[in-house]
Amino acid sequence: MNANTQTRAAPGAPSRLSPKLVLGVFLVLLAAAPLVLPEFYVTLLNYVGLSALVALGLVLLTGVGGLTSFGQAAFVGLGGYTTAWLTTAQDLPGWLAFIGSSPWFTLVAGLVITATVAVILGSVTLKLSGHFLPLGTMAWGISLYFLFGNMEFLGGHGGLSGIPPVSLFGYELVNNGQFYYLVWCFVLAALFTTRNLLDSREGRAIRALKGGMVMAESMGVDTSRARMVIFVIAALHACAAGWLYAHLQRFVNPTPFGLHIGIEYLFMAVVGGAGQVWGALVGAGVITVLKQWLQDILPKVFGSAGNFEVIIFGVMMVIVLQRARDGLWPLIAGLVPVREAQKTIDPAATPLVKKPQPPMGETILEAKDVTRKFGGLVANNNMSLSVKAGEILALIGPNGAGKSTMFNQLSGVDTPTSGDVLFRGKSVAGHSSREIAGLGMSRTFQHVRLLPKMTVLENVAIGAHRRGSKGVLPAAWRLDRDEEARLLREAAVQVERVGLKDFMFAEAGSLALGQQRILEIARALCSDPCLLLLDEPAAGLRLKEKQALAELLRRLKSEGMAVLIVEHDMDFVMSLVDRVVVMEFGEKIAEGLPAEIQSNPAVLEAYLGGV
Ligand SMILES: Nc1ncnc2c1ncn2[C@@H]1O[C@H](COP(=O)(O)OP(=O)(O)OP(=O)(O)O)[C@@H](O)[C@H]1O
Repeated sequence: MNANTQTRAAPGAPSRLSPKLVLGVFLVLLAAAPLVLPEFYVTLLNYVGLSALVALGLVLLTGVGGLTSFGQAAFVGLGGYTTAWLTTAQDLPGWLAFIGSSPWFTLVAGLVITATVAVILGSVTLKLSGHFLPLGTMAWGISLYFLFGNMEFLGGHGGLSGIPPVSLFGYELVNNGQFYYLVWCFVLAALFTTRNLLDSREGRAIRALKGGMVMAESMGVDTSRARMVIFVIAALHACAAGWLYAHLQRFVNPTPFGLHIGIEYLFMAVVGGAGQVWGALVGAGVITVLKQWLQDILPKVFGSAGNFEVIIFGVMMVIVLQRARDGLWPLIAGLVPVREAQKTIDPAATPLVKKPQPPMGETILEAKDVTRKFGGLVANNNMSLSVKAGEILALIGPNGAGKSTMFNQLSGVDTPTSGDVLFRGKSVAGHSSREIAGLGMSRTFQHVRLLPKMTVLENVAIGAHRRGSKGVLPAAWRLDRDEEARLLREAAVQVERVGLKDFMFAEAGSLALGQQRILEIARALCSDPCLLLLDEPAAGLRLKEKQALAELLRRLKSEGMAVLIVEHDMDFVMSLVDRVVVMEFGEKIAEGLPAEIQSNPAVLEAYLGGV
């Protein structure tokens, strides 16, 4: 890496405010609020804080991870009822009575119970895709609500009262002003840890979920685990809010834990801006304050009591979805010109360990009689091919010949109906793409699969996922910085290697299509592969970019990389590759050197149309 990329990206315009200054002002205002505001507003801010905790979980789950949940209120209920029951029940067995002796113990108990329930519910519902997942969350949201209302020991629909106050360092937090600081400490801790998590290896894996399972798994991300992680974290946020709620109200009943409140939490996340942690705060603030205000005003306007505010919320949601899909936060952020915090690349970070490359000429990949049938359609019929270290093989054929299907069989995205795929001598047919990625095969996609809002550097760093190991907790508390510096350094090296250095900190979505394809190659290289599968890498590239790409691939080949490319650009292919395999109607019709293929009558007839 040369000196120019060692430090920060270009700093923001000098007229912009420092993020630390803005955060400092926010914290001072937050701390001063209960000292200057009337009691009513302090109470309101307590409820804003509680809702923000739940909405923050939804930012992670829905906004970042793309998993919609209507059932978060039920997890709030779990937190609330756990502490309510344990701290008020009489005649509990000794160990339960011990837990119930302090709200702090019941908080831990609530978190453990919620995590357990979330894992059980998540293992059933998270497998669902599309609209089935939100429907699934509704189902268990309703079930838990009725469970709370029908359990006699939980007080039925009447609820439980007499919940003791929380004590902190010997002081009982009995009024709203005192409780305020506890609520907002929780909110700030949740904001801090969520932001940290998103800015880490685990966070990139979570964000990769939105790029599609196939891409994420091909980059070595365990998508089932990532989905479960955000589901449990969101549930724990909700549980903590429930615990706070119970000790603030000193009373619980099922009403605030029903499905309609779950929908309201989702409202908050979407209205505030589900993709941003600060969006949760904005959404919770806007909806809570508006609800209070509308509940006061609307009955007077309509002349009768009723939940008229829900109608306004519905209209508001439609307007936000139409006019401001990213929610209110980007609009608010636009009013305060804060300098963007830039990532730093530490050139002194220890380079990541590289796998030893196989010796030149070793057979890296071998497909043996691979057949893939889709019902009556045979997309690949007894396809065999092999690629060696230090060799570039092209797989060509007219549209619909079966090339992408073959790529999917080789990379573990799909399983052959019959035949075998050997990677470095080991059978990998039927293995997951994640596992195969770990062995040293990496790929790009015919239809580019990037995270457009993330920088080029971060997109490339997703490729290094399996080369790091730090999990959620170290990431949340910033104990992963050494490893993160190493991962980012590696990503920067790969960005430079493919010639995208000038775009290191640009949003991936702002790049031209050709550059996005190159970015995918950098991401694939970041996983330290010995075989690259490139699906139409030259599509959309200008002549100069194609020349640069060919130069890069030649360099990789000279370093011992095995490369298999699917490509329609014949000039590009014929001047670059060592051998060519030609497919038509799912079968191999020719194999040989480019010059042989160019003069092969069967190929000319079937594919090149006699050119
Ligand atoms: N999941 C699937 N289910 C049913 N048919 C499929 C599936 N995937 C591919 N096919 C069919 O298999 C055949 C081969 O498709 P494939 O995408 O592999 O061709 P290709 O050579 O990559 O084409 P192109 O160059 O246009 O990308 C096509 O007829 C396609 O419709």
